[in-house]
Amino acid sequence: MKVLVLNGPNLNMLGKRPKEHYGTKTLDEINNLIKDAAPEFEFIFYQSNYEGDLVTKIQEAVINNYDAIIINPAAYTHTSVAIHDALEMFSGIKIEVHLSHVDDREAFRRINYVRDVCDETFSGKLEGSYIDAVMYLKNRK
Ligand SMILES: O=C1C[C@@](O)(C(=O)O)C[C@@H](O)[C@@H]1O
Repeated sequence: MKVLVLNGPNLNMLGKRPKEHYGTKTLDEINNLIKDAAPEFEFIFYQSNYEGDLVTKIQEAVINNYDAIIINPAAYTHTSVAIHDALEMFSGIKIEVHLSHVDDREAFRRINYVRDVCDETFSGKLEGSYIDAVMYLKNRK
């Protein structure tokens, strides 16, 4: 299974962000946990602070027929029609992930442009949300 793991703005700074929401692990540490959870999968890891870069990566997943996308769009979750539209094109499995409980925080974080084009959401379990996404893929395989 070929899986794109896409992370949006400021997630390259994990380890320095508020620990009560995002925990203490760096993005590299989380990516290693993901690899360890499913050594049989082929993961493509990508992080960007730019909306268009994330859209381009999703388009690559469409063109190259990847099997799944695990995406934490970070702040773009709450603003990006472009990421919504790109995900809509992808016919594989799409999983939205958040470290924090996005629905239990500020009202603006309850605005969500990606959920309705994803198959499943895991949030509020820190790095465990990503691992839950990998387990979901293992069970669907
Ligand atoms: O940067 C982020 C990270 C986040 O997606 C999370 O993983 O909890 C939640 C978003 O609201 C926030 O902008």
